[in-house]
Amino acid sequence: MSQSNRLRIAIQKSGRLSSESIALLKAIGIKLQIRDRLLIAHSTNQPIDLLRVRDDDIPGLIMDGVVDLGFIGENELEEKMLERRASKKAHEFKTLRRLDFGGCRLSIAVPTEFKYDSVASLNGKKVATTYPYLLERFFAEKGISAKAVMLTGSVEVAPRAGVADAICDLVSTGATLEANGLREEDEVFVSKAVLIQKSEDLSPDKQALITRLLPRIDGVLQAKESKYIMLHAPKNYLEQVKSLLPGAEDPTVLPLAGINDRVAIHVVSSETLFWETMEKLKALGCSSILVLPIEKMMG
Ligand SMILES: Nc1ncnc2c1ncn2[C@@H]1O[C@H](COP(=O)(O)OP(=O)(O)OP(=O)(O)O)[C@@H](O)[C@H]1O
Ligand SMILES: O=P(O)(O)OC[C@H]1O[C@H](OP(=O)(O)OP(=O)(O)O)[C@H](O)[C@@H]1O
Ligand SMILES: [Mg+2]
Repeated sequence: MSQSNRLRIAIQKSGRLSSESIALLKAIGIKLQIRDRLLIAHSTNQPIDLLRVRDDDIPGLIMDGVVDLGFIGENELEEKMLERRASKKAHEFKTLRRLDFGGCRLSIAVPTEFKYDSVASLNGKKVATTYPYLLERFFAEKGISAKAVMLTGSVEVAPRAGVADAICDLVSTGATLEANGLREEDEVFVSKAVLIQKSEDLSPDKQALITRLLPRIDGVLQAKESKYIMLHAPKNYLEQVKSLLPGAEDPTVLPLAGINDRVAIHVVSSETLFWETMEKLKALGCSSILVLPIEKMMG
């Protein structure tokens, strides 16, 4: 591929999505050298360039066709899509994969002393948010007439600062809300990080590269959810043991050298093995129970 035909991927420069986006690219075999001050990183083993930008800019870069792929939170993506649609700008994109990081929710929260029965309690109130389009869509769906006040950061201080009566912001553990004397009430949007592609067709070379990388992403995601379980079990209790192993339709059963009444069982499980199940296996006479992480998988 020529230099101009290198696949361009936008990732957040620094923030909640950066390290996991880079980790995923590395896990699928893309060699990268990220230097903090460099905003473009070239892969040394694939025709891929990374553009390191603010996450707010990623949806627009994709929708304007400036980059080919991007890692972005669905909250930011949907907000920018609504905003661009309203101002009649290009707002198309393709979602390639929903990923396993950046999980959060956009929620309405009120000061602890605020009497909130339902979202109707916000009628006539001001709500501070970085996501006015998502919030206004939610209000329209619920038939609420409240005003969204746009703030680009520190949304949690808005009620105390007298800027708004309530807020609508991202929540994960709830610690930030609690620290600011706020109570979560209604969920407006649930989000995860996604990998998106621009909607125009790519060159056959670029498309072929993406088609080769997507099964690797699936393999990494699947491997993270799976465990390799090994144990020794008494032959007499084989069926009981199998029924205790989660998601284990086809375990491999192997003989143990010099031991006739016991076998080794190996199984790839889509779930982890909980301590309670391990205790039950032990009670059935199982031993050497090992639960191992899996690095990569391919069907
Ligand atoms: N507490 C959280 N837990 C998990 N994911 C989160 C959390 N907060 C935000 N996210 C997700 O990560 C994305 C980026 O969040 P971050 O706080 O790093 O953005 P930012 O401050 O807008 O950064 P930037 O400087 O790039 O504009 C959010 O849009 C959301 O999808
Ligand atoms: O429910 P919690 O687990 O407390 O997380 C929620 C906080 O996380 C995000 O901010 P972040 O920490 O990324 O900082 P930022 O506001 O500077 O972007 C978000 O904007 C909330 O403020
Ligand atoms: Mg941002």
